[in-house]
Amino acid sequence: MKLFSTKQIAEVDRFTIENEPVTDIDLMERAAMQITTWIDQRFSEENKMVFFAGPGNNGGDALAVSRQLAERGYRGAVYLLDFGKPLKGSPAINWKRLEEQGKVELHRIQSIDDFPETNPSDILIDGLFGSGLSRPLEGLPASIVRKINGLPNKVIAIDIPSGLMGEDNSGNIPENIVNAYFTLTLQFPKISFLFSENERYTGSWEVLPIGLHPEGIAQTPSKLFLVDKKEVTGMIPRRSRFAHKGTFGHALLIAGSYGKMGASVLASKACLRAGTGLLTSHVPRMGYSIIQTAVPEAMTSVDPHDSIFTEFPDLSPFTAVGIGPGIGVKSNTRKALHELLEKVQVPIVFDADALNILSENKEWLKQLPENSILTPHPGEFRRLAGESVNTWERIQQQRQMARELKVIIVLKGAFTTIAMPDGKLFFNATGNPGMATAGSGDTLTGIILGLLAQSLPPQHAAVVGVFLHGLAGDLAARKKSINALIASDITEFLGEAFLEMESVSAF
Ligand SMILES: NC(=O)C1=CN([C@@H]2O[C@H](COP(=O)(O)OP(=O)(O)OC[C@H]3O[C@@H](n4cnc5c(N)ncnc54)[C@H](O)[C@@H]3O)[C@@H](O)[C@H]2O)[C@H](O)CC1
Ligand SMILES: [K+]
Repeated sequence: MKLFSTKQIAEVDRFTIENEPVTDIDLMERAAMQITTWIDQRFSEENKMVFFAGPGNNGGDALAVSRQLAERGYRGAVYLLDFGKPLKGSPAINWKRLEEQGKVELHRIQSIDDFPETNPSDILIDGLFGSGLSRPLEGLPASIVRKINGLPNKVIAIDIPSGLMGEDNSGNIPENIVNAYFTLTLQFPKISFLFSENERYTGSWEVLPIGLHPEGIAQTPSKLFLVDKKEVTGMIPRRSRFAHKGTFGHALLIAGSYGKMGASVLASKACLRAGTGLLTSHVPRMGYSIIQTAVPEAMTSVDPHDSIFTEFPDLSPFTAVGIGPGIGVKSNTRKALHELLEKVQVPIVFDADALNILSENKEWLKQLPENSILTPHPGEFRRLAGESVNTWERIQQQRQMARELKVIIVLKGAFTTIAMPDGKLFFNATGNPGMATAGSGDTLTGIILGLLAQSLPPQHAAVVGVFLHGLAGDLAARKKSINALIASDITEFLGEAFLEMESVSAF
C-alpha cells in the first residue's frame, strides 16, 4: 500500500472531488460518517461527546460528527476555536447545520478561560487541526491542547492528533501535541504514525476508508509503502511437485564463535524453516559437535580456527550467503569478511558483527556487492550511518545509504523499514515488542538467507523475510504471550505464518 505525505493526500482529495465527482461538503459528510459509526460502535449515550473544533476542515469533520451522533441520541457539546475569523466553506455549512438541528450545545473558545468543565466519562473529540497543520501549535491552540492533555478523559483524534505533523516532527513542541487514546485517520496512515516516538500522540490508530478516487491514488507517485499481506503472498515461491532439494538452493551461513554458538543454531534453524533446500553452517572447530547435534538437517563446514571465523569454504556450491551472527570482530575474522565480500558472487546478507566490522572499516562499504542485504538494529545503524535526531531523519539516512551503496538496508524496529537501492522505502507492520529478545535478529537473518537461497530477488527476500518474521512472532505471542516470547518461538511459528499466507489468495 502506498503511503502519501499530507500534501499528497490533499491532492488525492481534490482529484476525488473533481473526478468522482463529489462536493467537498459531501466528502466531509462521508468522512464524518465513518468516524461517527466507529464511535457509535464503541461508546454509548451515557458518554457525553465534547468536540474541540478548529478553523479548517478538520474542525468541519468534528462539527459533522457532532451532528450525526446527536441524530443517534448522543449528548454533545461543540467548542469552536474562535480566532475571530468567520468559518468558511464546508465548516461554515456544518456550523449552520448544527444551529438548524438545535441538538448540540454550541460554544466558542476565545480565551483559555472559555475551556469547559468536563466529567471523567466525557469523551473528548479532537477536531482542532489535521493534515493542514503547517507549524507547531502556539498561543491559544497550544493552551487548549495542554489543558486537554491534563485531563483524565479519553481523547479521540480526528485524522491526526492536533499538533502532530504528518511526516517530520523535528522542532515540534511535544507538550503542544494532543496525546490521543485513539486516532481515526482518513484513508491513509500518516507517515509520522509509523515512528515509535509518536505513539504517545496517536495512541492506537485505525485507518477509515473514505472512498478517495482509486485513479487519484494510482497516479500520485510515492516512494514510501506499507507492506501488505497480498503483496507478500505474491512474492513467496510456489513449490511444484517435481521439485527436489536442489531446486531450493544451498545456503551458506557463517555464524557463531566461542560462547556465541547459539546465534549459529538459531539462524540455521530459521534458514531451514524458511525453506532452503540445503544449508551448510560454517562454524569454528569448537562449534562442530554443537551445530551437528542441535541442527542435524544442516551440513557443517569447519573453520581451521578453534573458536572464531577466519576462513570461508569454497563458495561454488552455494546460492546465497549469510554472515554475522555471533562471529565477533577479531582481526582475522575481519580479514576473512573483507575477502568474502570481494569474492562472493551470490546474494549475501550481512548482520550483527559483520555490520560492526563494516562500521569499523567504512571504506569497505563501497565494495559491497550490489543488492547485498544489511540488517542493522538501531545501534548498529548508528555506528554505520551516524546519529539522527528522530525516526524521520533516520529513514532519510537509511534511504540515502541504500541508494549510494546500491544495497538493501533493513532497519529493525517497532516498524521495521526496508530501504531499496532505487529509493523506495517499505514499512513493515507485523511483529510485536516481545520480539525484542536475544536471538530475534539471528532468526531474521536465517529467514532472509533461506529465502535468498531459493532465488527470491534480494528485494523480495528482504520484504518477505521481515514480514514473515514479524507474523511468526505475532502468532507465537498469541500462544506464548509477549513477555515470555523467545527467539526460537519465532522459528517454531514460521510454519503457521506460511500457512496463513497460503490462506490469502494473492489475486
Ligand atoms: N482526504 C481527506 O483526508 C479528507 C480530509 N478532511 C479533513 O480535512 C483536514 C485538513 O483540513 P485543512 O482545512 O486543510 O486544515 P486543518 O483543518 O488541518 O487546519 C486548519 C487550518 O489551521 C491553520 N493552521 C495550520 N497550522 C496552524 C498552527 N500551527 N496554528 C494555528 N493555525 C494553524 C491553517 O490555515 C489550516 O488550514 C483533514 O485533517 C481531515 O480531517 C476532509 O474533511 C475530508 C477529506
Ligand atoms: K485532529
